[in-house]
Amino acid sequence: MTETFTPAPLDRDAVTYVAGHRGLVGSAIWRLLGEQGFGRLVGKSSKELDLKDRDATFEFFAETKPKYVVLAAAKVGGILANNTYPVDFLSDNMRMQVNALDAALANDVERVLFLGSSCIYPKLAPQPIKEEYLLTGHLEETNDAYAIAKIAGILQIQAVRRQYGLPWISAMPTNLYGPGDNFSPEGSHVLPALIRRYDEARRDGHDTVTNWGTGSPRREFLHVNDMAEACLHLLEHYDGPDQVNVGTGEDSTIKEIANVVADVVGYTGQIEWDTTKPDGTPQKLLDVSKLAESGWTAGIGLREGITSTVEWYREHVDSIRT
Ligand SMILES: NC(=O)C1=CN([C@@H]2O[C@H](COP(=O)(O)OP(=O)(O)OC[C@H]3O[C@@H](n4cnc5c(N)ncnc54)[C@H](OP(=O)(O)O)[C@@H]3O)[C@@H](O)[C@H]2O)C=CC1
Ligand SMILES: C[C@H]1O[C@H](OP(=O)(O)OP(=O)(O)OC[C@H]2O[C@@H](n3cnc4c(=O)[nH]c(N)nc43)[C@H](O)[C@@H]2O)[C@@H](O)[C@@H](O)C1=O
Repeated sequence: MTETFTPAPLDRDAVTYVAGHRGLVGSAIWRLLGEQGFGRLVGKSSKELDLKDRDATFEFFAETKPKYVVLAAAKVGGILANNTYPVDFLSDNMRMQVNALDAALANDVERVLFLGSSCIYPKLAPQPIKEEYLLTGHLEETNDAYAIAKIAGILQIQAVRRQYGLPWISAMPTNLYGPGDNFSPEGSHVLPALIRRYDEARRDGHDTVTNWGTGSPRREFLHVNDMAEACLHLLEHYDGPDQVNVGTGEDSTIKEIANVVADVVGYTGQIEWDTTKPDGTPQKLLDVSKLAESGWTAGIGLREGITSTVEWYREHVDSIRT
């Protein structure tokens, strides 16, 4: 990685704002930073601080004066939610990130980590997808609105670097999963959807489940605890304008993933496919060599990660987000 640097170690006693600290990614980062001795973590629920509210956001930054910010607050959803509510995914995300990044700049935040998503890359990008493929082709239609918001976020980080010389950075994770995920049948991503569908079918004795699409698209999945580790690693070791891909470097078809989930959950019935539901992009596999060269690779295997997520789901089934 050309822009690797050795910054001053992060100050564990500095105020660190994790935006979205109750979500899948934010909660994992919060846990990790806590374990790593960050003693002044700040988090606000969306009810306490709506980042779409510019005045409230500026007021919060002026009062709190964070030194570091991880921006893991966003409107997030699976393929159907993205396809059904493009206005919300564009407008809410643009407003949240512009407000948070403007307020961070106005309040001299030293380090910002902005989180985007692998859907920013062209729908038919060569695989595995390198960082430099950004803006080289058309986006996948089911999530173009969300992707444009995320691309604007990357550009804002780059613009702040260029205009103000601040060492702010962006990371682009692949599809994530793990404890604290959204298990809503309509709104979630595929892994939590499959875990819930198969576990309910097993529990209720159903002999058929129906998944979405054809099952042929290929996706790469990263456990959120690995994602949190990668975020801290980048904050400590990376300073460059290019977004950095975060993934495992391995992908599978949705059918293969569905079979692993069925096996782990103990579901033995039929699996059908509803091809009226969208497939999305045919393949999304990140080239993670930049991150690997900087010294970080994923540690949690897919089956191991799915197994612990199923355990988490069963323990929290009465309080999960639906
Ligand atoms: N999940 C995935 O597979 C992937 C996620 N990412 C990226 O990671 C980041 C986090 O995603 P993830 O953790 O999955 O999402 P979640 O939906 O799990 O969490 C989103 C968080 O954002 C907060 N939030 C939403 N709206 C607002 C608002 N108006 N004001 C303040 N906070 C708000 C929520 O707060 P509250 O709970 O209080 O409402 C919640 O904590 C996003 O940038 C996403 O693009 C990237 C690739 C894949
Ligand atoms: C992270 C990423 O997430 C989204 O893009 P996606 O990668 O297509 O993610 P997904 O997890 O929703 O679907 C993956 C595949 O799985 C199939 N599939 C089968 N059965 C279910 C199912 O029950 N639910 C869902 N959601 N998908 C299913 C589905 O048809 C598709 O082929 C965007 O929000 C995008 O903006 C983004 O950033």
